[in-house]
Amino acid sequence: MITVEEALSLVEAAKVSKAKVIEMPLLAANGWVLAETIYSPMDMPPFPQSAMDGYAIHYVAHQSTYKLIGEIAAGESVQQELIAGEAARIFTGAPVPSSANMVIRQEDAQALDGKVIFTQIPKLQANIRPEGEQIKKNAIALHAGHLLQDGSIGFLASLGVEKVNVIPKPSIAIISTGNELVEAGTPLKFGQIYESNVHMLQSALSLRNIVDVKTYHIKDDLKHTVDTLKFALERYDLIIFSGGISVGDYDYVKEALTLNQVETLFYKVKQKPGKPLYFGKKGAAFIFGLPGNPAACLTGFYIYILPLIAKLSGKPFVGLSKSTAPLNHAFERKGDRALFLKAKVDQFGKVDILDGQSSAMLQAFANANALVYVGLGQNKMVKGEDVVLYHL
Ligand SMILES: Nc1nc2c(c(=O)[nH]1)N[C@H]1C(S)=C(S)[C@@H](COP(=O)(O)OP(=O)(O)OC[C@H]3O[C@@H](n4cnc5c(N)ncnc54)[C@H](O)[C@@H]3O)O[C@H]1N2
Ligand code: MOO
Repeated sequence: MITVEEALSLVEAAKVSKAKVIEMPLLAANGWVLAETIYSPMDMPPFPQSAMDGYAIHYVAHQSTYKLIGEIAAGESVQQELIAGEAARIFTGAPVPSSANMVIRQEDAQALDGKVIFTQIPKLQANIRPEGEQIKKNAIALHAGHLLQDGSIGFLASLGVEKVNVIPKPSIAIISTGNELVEAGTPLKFGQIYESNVHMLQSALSLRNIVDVKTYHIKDDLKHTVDTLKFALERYDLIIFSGGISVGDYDYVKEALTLNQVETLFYKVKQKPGKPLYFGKKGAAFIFGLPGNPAACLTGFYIYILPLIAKLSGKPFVGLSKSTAPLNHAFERKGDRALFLKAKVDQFGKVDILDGQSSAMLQAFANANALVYVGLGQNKMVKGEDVVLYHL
C-alpha cells in the first residue's frame, strides 16, 4: 500500500494529453485558462486622454492667462486643435488635442470672461494619459496559460476582444455502483439507502464551474460495470466510480477496469478514510475509483481529484487551499494510516476536530470547514500545536 504523498505524486505526474482548444465568448470565459497568447489589437488608450476635469492648454512659457475657445467632453469625436495661448474646457476621459501640452485641474485654474488663469505652475504633459500608455498595439496583452479572472475579462473587453481560445475543462462521468441505492422521492425498502455520493460530487463540481458532467447508476453486476466503463472510456476525460472498489463479492469495479485494459497507477492508499482508492489511465482518460463510504468518497475527491481537474483545465496541480493552524485540544491518533479529519476552524483560527469521523458518516463533513491532515508518524498532538489544514 502506498502513502498519501506517493499517491499524490503519482496523480500529479500522470501525463495529461495536450488539450484541445475551444473558442468562447469573452463574457463566458471567466475562470478558464487561455490557450493562446493574446496580442493587443489596439493602443490603449487609443488617443491621448485627459486624466482630470479641467482645461487643456497649449502652454506658452511664463504665460498664465489663456483664451478659452471651447469644450471637449468624453466621447467627443471631433478633434479640436489649440494654437499657442489657447485653452479648452475638458473632462476626464476626453480626447486631448494633439496641440495641447497639458491639462490643468479645474481646482488649479480660474475661468473668467472667456479666459482661463492658472493659480498653480503646471508641468508639461501633466494630466494627459498618452496614447498606448497601458499597452501598445501588437504588444502581449495576456500570455497563454493565464487564468482569466474578473480583471482579465475587463482588460480584454477594454481592448475590444470579443472571443478567446481557452483550454477546455474535462468532461466527467460519475458512475455510482450499488444495488442498495435509490433516489430521494422513493420510499426506502428494507436494505435500501438514498443515493448521496453522486449528488455530492456533482454539486461539488458544479460549484467549481465544472458542468460537463454526466451521472450513471449501475447495479452490482460485472457485465453492466464492464459495459458502462467501456462506454465512458470512449466519451469522457475523467471517470469517477463511487463504490464497488473494495474486496467484497459484489465489488466489480476493479475487475471491470482490468477487463477494459485500464492501466492501474495505484490501488489502495495508507489513509483513513478512503483506503481502497483506485487511480488508473487508459489513453487520454483518467479513472478514479472512490470508495462508496460517503466521507471516504468526498475526501478522495477533494485530495486527489480536484487538483487533477485543475491540471486538466490548464491550471497548476492545486486543489483545496492549505494552511496551518493551532489545535484547540490535544489529539491522539489510533491506527496506522494517515488521517484526514473533519474539523472546524473557529473565528480565532483555532481548530477543533469534530466528532463522528466514521467514513460512513457525512454529518461531520456537513459541519466542517476544514480537513486536518495527520501524517504517518504524527501520533500525539498537544493543544496549541500547529496542524496542516485543507480548507473546505
Ligand atoms: N474485507 C474488507 N472489507 C472492506 C475493506 C477491506 O479492506 N476489507 N475496506 C473497507 C473500507 S476501508 C471501505 S472505505 C469500503 C469501501 O468499499 P467500496 O468502495 O467497495 O464501497 P461499497 O461497498 O460499494 O459501499 C460502501 C458503503 O458506502 C455506501 N455507499 C456506496 N455508494 C453510495 C452512494 N452512492 N451513496 C451513498 N452511500 C453509498 C454503501 O451502501 C456502503 O454502506 O469497504 C470496506 N470493506
Ligand atoms: O478507508 Mo475506509 O474509508 O476507512 O472506510
